Amino acid sequence: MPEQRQQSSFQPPVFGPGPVPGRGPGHRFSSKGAKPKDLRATLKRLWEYFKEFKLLLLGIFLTVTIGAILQIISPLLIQKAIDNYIIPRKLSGLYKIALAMIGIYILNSFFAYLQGYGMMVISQRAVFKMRNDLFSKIQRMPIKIFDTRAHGDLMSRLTNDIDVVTNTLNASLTSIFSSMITITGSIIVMFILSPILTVLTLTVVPLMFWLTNLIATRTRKLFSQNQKLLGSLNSIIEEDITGQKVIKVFTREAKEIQKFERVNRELTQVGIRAQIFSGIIPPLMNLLNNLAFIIVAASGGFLALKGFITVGTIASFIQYARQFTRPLNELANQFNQIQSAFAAAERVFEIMDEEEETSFEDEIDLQDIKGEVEFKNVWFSYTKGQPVIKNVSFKVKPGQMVALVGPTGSGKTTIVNLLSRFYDVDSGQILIDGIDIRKINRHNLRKKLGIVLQDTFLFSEPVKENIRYGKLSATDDEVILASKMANAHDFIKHLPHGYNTVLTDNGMDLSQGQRQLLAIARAILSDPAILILDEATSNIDTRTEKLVQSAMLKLMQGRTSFVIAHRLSTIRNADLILVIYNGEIIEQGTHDELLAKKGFYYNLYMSQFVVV
Ligand SMILES: Nc1ncnc2c1ncn2[C@@H]1O[C@H](COP(=O)(O)OP(=O)(O)OP(=O)(O)O)[C@@H](O)[C@H]1O
Repeated sequence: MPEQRQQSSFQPPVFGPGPVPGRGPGHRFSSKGAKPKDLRATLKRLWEYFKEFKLLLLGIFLTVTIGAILQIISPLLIQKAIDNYIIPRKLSGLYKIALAMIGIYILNSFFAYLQGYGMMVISQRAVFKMRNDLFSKIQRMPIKIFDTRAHGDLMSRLTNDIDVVTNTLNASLTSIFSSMITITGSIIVMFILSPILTVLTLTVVPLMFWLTNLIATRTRKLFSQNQKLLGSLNSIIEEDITGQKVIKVFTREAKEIQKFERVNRELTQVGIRAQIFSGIIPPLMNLLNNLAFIIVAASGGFLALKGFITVGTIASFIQYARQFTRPLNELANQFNQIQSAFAAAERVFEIMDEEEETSFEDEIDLQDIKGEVEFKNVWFSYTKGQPVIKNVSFKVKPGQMVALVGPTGSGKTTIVNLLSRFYDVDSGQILIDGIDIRKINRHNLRKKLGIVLQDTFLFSEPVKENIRYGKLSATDDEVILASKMANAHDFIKHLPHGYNTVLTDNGMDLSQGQRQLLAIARAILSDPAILILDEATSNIDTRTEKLVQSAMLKLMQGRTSFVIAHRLSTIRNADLILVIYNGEIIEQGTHDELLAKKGFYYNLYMSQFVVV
């Protein structure tokens, strides 16, 4: 039966590094250059994070207002100094004005320091809360969200996006507010001093807006292209680090370098162009400022000669013209940044709005359970309309061992996913001791389950803490006892620091068999009533395989166990074999019963038997 052999689960290992984090739809690394979709709603939600600091914010804005008013007043003092004291040569009054101006400048610097300090405290606290909220939200999200969202994208929202929000708000909020007051105040005072000069000074403003807009449109495009390319570069780096083994085995290093170089070169070119364009703005603004200066000086001089205004008014006007164009430039610059910050905030809130694992008030907490498991006409689909589990029914008595057998992609993992309530059934029921698992509190249910996967996840923590993960209150002695039962004690003893050896990224410095032994020790410690085991297919030497197998047998004793089975010995010993094909149970029974049937299982067994 060549066809079935090919599909059989008794298969050689598939070489590969496992799922690549960061794959999938919506892979974005930064939100710069993006526009917010619903500004009002985002503002409202952002306010939730800042509102507890409203008194502090009020204080900050008060100092900003006072600072801006002082800024508006100071050119008037210059006018007064020239007209009332310098021209009539009254030195004593000049000193007073000089002192007042020094006072204003010192006070302004002090206010600027206070504002910076206050905003820093507020934004750091807000980011702390936002990060915590997002992280705990991620813990509450159902597995299906992680299936559909790229891991890199989720990580980027937790780090980059939150940083963009707070950094920008920290830097821009006070500056925008102060710019607005300064601009309005300056225009008002300018009008009072000389309407004609004001109108003349303002003639540069449309020119300024037009030119800035012209350049900003170009640079915005270039910057967003830049961010996109940076995203591509990041994803190449991420994939290449995760997929190093595949790259090395297929000796595709040169190809990868070439791919990287291409994107890197493009990024550099776009980066240079973006910087060149945006670099035009400051000198251009300087030019326009000077133009305003010339206009004020020339026409002011003319008006003064004609006796319409005083020399002091010209001097203060020049100051106002400066004072008024600078915040205008700042506002233009900050507009883009603020937009990115709101877009980043929206990306954060989008995750916060994701659905959560639901729980109900009348949920049951299971105490001691016997471990009877029943699937009743269970249907399930990951994608609507495409069922992967079709009308599955079976019953397992407490303490029995069930082997799930079937070709790859037939639905074995999905069945155990449903039992763990990583996903809920579309229709039908899963019962534990006669109770529908949807009525059982999810945490409580999962506490009764022990899961040992082929490739278990280990944290970058000491070995003993990784085992203790199964029961946080376990003593060191209990950890060692569990390790001994799991046949893991011997290899742990020989690690550089024994039980205190800190594992590297996902325990990559251990063999797959050793990782599995740790997972078994962890499960032994958690003492679950129902076990879910995924037998290793590969990468385990015969000696370790024997250790794993005997540890698994010990673990299974007295517990209802579901084994995604790859070994004939396990399958033969199973109390019940479920043969799954295309989401359906096509045969069930014991090894002998199924062999006698001479059906699918018989053929699967024979093809395996022939090869072995
Ligand atoms: N998260 C998911 N989203 C959408 N479809 C999925 C998801 N996980 C699995 N599937 C699909 O569901 C079907 C059953 O997959 P499942 O992982 O249960 O098979 P399996 O029998 O455990 O396979 P294997 O022996 O290769 O581990 C497959 O067609 C698979 O493509």
